[in-house]
Order: sequence, then structure tokens, then C-alpha cells
Amino acid sequence: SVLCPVERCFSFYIFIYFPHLIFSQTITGHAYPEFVKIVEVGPRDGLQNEKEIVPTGVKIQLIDMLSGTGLSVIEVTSFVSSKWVPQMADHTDVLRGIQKASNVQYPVLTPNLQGFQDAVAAGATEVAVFGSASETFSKKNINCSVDESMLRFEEVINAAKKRQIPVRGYVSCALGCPHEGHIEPSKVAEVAKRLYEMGCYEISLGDTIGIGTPGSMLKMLQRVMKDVPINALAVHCHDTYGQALPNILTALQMGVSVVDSAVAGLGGCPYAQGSSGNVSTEDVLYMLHGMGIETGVNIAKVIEAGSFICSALSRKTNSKVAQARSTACCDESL
Ligand SMILES: CC(C)(COP(=O)([O-])OP(=O)([O-])OC[C@H]1O[C@@H](n2cnc3c(N)ncnc32)[C@H](O)[C@@H]1OP(=O)([O-])[O-])[C@@H](O)C(=O)NCCC(=O)NCCSC(=O)C[C@@](C)(O)CC(=O)[O-]
Repeated sequence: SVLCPVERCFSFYIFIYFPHLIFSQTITGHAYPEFVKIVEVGPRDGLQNEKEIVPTGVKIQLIDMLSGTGLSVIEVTSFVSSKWVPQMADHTDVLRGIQKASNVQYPVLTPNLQGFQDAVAAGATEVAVFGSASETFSKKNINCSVDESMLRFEEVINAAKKRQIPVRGYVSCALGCPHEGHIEPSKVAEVAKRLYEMGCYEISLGDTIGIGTPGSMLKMLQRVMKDVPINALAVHCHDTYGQALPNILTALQMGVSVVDSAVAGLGGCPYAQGSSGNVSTEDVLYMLHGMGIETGVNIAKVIEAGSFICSALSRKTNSKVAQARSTACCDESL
């Protein structure tokens, strides 16, 4: 674009005296998506690691409260082995017990055909398969190698196609593995591409242990984007190192417009020792809305749902926004 003399003079002044501002202008000059879809994973990822079994009624009430917030996707449970994850043993009762809103999708995790068949019998209309970019994590999480997992997922995806059930795909350890440490972005890209080509409509890249930084997120996404279209990618950040929001911001700058998060920052993976909860939905919403990005979600209602589950678990929320809002000094209109 052509600059007028005043703008030219101003740019020259900025360039000479404040070169860092030129840089930050470049960073903030990224085109952010106008709308971001939030995938709420609290009832599944958030609760799967709870030591005490959460009563089914509490899970149902949480999901029903979340259904009234404007969220369009709520991952509700997992059809996995109850020997492996006892907390998800009530999957059928949860899926059958919730009040399904017509404008909300309620995906469930299905690691294999058995899980898929059980999920369909319980009324699932969307499922997710979950793979890993780390061989060791794959074995510890789903008891098979990455290649074996792809064969299982192919069976699930083919069965889902016959019933026109959409399948989401996860790639765990996208920014690091609790057992193998650094994971090459090319390995993440390979697994993401295989899932996408098999028919997953969206691939969620999981920072399972919350170890990533904006630098590693950038490198990983740059590589994955060569193999999977950006509009089919989501990010799933845990907040162990307090990097989740900057990592999400980086992903938004790269064009990602789907973000997974958990109400009250609940969670942690049972097969990733020491990893903390997901980034909290409240904090993600606060950041997005503050940037003028639409989500369609009412933050106050999400805070209410967070406060409900935290009191049911006798726990303090992990959401900084919910913590701030609970003090009298914070203006709710902000
Ligand atoms: C995948 C399996 C089932 C393989 O477990 P396996 O033991 O290898 O399975 P198997 O095929 O050898 O069968 C052994 C027994 O399990 C049963 N079985 C077999 N499949 C099922 C099923 N679907 N549901 C219920 N039961 C099942 C099967 O019927 C049999 O029962 P038995 O004859 O001994 O009585 C097991 O490893 C498992 O359940 N793993 C759970 C993993 C899990 O839920 N992890 C947490 C979610 S992933 C995550 O949190 C990461 C994510 C997604 O959030 C993203 C991120 O942050 O990175």
C-alpha cells in the first residue's frame, strides 16, 4: 500500500528509534481467525485422571451445564477398558444420561473397534481415535505400537464411515514425550497425515505433558502444515509449564482456529505422570474475546460450570480468570 508523507515520516521514526516495535508489529500483524471453535474436553480428559470415582450424576450435571454455555463440541467420555481407566467405566450411563442439545456435538474416545461398537450402542454420533507420535507412549497408553494403532484406527474409521459418523484424530506427544523426550516434528506430521488420509476430519495435536513453547509449537506446526491442511488442525495444550496460552496464540498466528480446553483447567493423562491439566476453557475464552475473536461461548456460564465441578471435587479451580472473577476487585464486565 502507498504511504502518505506523514505515515512515511512516522514509519522512518519508528524504524530508527524503536526497531523492536517494528518486530512486534510484525508479530501482532498476523491475521488471526475471526472465529475459534472450542472443543471442551473437561468431562473426558479433565476427569479421566481423578483418583476418586466421580459420581455419574455429577459428570452428567457438568456436561448439561456446559451444554448451555454456547460450546458446540463437548467430549464426554471414553469407551476404553475400565481396567485401564476406571474413571471412564460409566461411559454408557454418561452418554445416555446427558440432555443432548441439538447444536452441540458430543464426541467420545474409541481406541479400537470394540470401543467404537460400544459407543455406537450407547448412542454416540461422533467419535475420536487417539494415536501418538511417540512409540513408547503409544505402548503405555493403548498397549500397541504406532503402526498397530493405525490398523485399529482404520477399522474404527471404516466402520464409522459406513454409519456416517465423523471421526476426530488425536496425535499425543506432539511437543514432547514423558518417556522419549524430544519428538521430531516430522514424526508428528507422519502420524497426523496418516490419520487425516484415513478419514479423520480434524487432527488435534496434543502437547500431552505441557512441555512445549511457542518456539517448538511454531516448528511443529510449520512441519505438520506441509502434510495436513491448517483448517483441519486443532491444538490441545496442557499447562504443566505455564506455556499453554502462548502456545495457543502461536497456533492462532499460524492459522489454527480450533482449540481444545477443559473447564477449570481440569485434567491430566493417566499415562503421562506429572502432566498437569488442560489449559482452562475460561482462560482461553478470556484471551480470545479480549483479542476480538468470536467463540459463541458465554464465559460467565463456563465459570459457573467450573465452580460446580470444583466444589464437587473439593478443589480450587486452575483457571486464573475464574480465580480473579471470584475476588471482589475484578469487574465482570471486563
Ligand atoms: C486400548 C486398550 C483397550 C487396549 O487394551 P488391551 O489390553 O491391549 O486390549 P486387548 O484387545 O488385548 O483386550 C484385552 C481386554 O480388554 C478388553 N477391551 C479391549 N478394548 C476395549 C474397549 N475399547 N473397551 C473395553 N474393554 C476393552 C477386551 O475385551 C479384553 O477383555 P478380557 O477378555 O480380558 O476381559 C487399553 O489400552 C485402554 O483402554 N487404554 C486406555 C487409554 C486411555 O484411555 N488413555 C487416556 C486417553 S488418551 C489422552 O488422554 C491423550 C489425549 C487424547 O487427551 C491427547 C493428549 O493430551 O495428548
